[in-house]
Amino acid sequence: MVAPSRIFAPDLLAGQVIVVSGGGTGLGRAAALELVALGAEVVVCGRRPEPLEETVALAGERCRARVCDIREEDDVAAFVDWTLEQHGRIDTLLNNAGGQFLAPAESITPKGFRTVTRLNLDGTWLMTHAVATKAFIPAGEDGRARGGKVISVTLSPHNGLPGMVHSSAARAGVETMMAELSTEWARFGIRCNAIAAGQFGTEVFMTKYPQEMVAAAAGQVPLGRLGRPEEFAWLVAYLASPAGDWFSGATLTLDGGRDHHVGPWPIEGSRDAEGRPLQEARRA
Ligand SMILES: CCCCCCC/C=C/C(=O)SCCNC(=O)CCNC(=O)[C@H](O)C(C)(C)COP(=O)(O)OP(=O)(O)OC[C@H]1O[C@@H](n2cnc3c(N)ncnc32)[C@H](O)[C@@H]1OP(=O)(O)O
Ligand SMILES: NC(=O)C1=CN([C@@H]2O[C@H](COP(=O)(O)OP(=O)(O)OC[C@H]3O[C@@H](n4cnc5c(N)ncnc54)[C@H](OP(=O)(O)O)[C@@H]3O)[C@@H](O)[C@H]2O)C=CC1
Repeated sequence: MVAPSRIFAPDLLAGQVIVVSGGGTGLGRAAALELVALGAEVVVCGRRPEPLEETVALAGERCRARVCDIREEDDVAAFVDWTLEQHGRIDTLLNNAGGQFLAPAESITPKGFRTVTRLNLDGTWLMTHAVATKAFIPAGEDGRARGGKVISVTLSPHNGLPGMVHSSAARAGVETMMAELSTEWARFGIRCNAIAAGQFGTEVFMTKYPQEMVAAAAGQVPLGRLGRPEEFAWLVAYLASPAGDWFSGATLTLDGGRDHHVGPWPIEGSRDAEGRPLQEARRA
């Protein structure tokens, strides 16, 4: 049995059907567990069955899973069709599946660049388009488009992460995609937003990258720590709930202030003997 939410009322999302891509691990799993705790029916997907099965085991009977590679059009279509067969509707799509490798721009090959943009930009588009055309745009019983919400994970800082030119470019594309669709698909009652995630201490984040960089990451966050997966999950739940109904076309940056960080503060050479930032003297 999944733990109750620490923030929201237990029936906040009762009756909703929510798809979470990449729901077998990290941020996606945290979101899936919180959404189930709030009464939603959740469907998770990813490439590997084992992590998905673990999420289902943790979440309980209101969570189902199916393997789907978001880069493959046929896979995506079959996944969305299956979800609709199981539940008859989809209310919210969380585009969380994604990732990249860290490498200097000059050493990224055309294939490497394509690999990352195909996953983060094309994959997000395929999922968004399939869910919108199969679940959100078709008319409901009242003859009107059913509508729905798309929440897509992107990346902070927005001025780009060195070593991640492919992902920085792809995530900028996703944010613009959400903004554009918030206008174009408003006529169907579809809300599209992005969550620009700062650095969260998920298992993959902690183990995939060079350890010196992982160790330094919290020091680049003005609030002085990495994000916690449940903090991401709470924002997803909020946006999926009626409280999120007037958000559309927004990028919500969730990063402890990292987007505005230009280096350590106080910077080297501008601290007093106690390490405090220097201050100019008042005019006499
Ligand atoms: C602390 C410092 C970093 C701060 C960053 C914080 C911001 C972001 C954090 C996170 O996102 S944490 C979560 C990350 N999670 C993931 O990345 C999960 C998904 N990732 C993957 O599946 C892979 O990493 C992938 C490379 C994105 C895709 O895997 P796939 O199996 O499709 O590709 P490959 O066959 O492995 O590679 C294809 C192609 O890509 C190039 N390439 C891959 N790895 C590297 C590398 N390490 N260096 C350079 N190039 C790489 C290469 O061209 C590969 O083709 P071949 O050379 O193998 O023919
Ligand atoms: N943690 C962090 O600090 C940050 C994370 N992000 C982004 O947030 C998201 C979640 O990150 P996090 O939980 O840390 O990382 P994880 O690597 O744990 O999550 C990525 C998930 O995406 C799934 N996935 C990857 N490729 C595909 C694919 N082609 N089709 C379907 N599913 C796929 C993976 O499952 P499988 O391998 O089984 O397919 C995995 O469950 C990612 O998009 C990440 O890049 C953004 C900023 C910072």
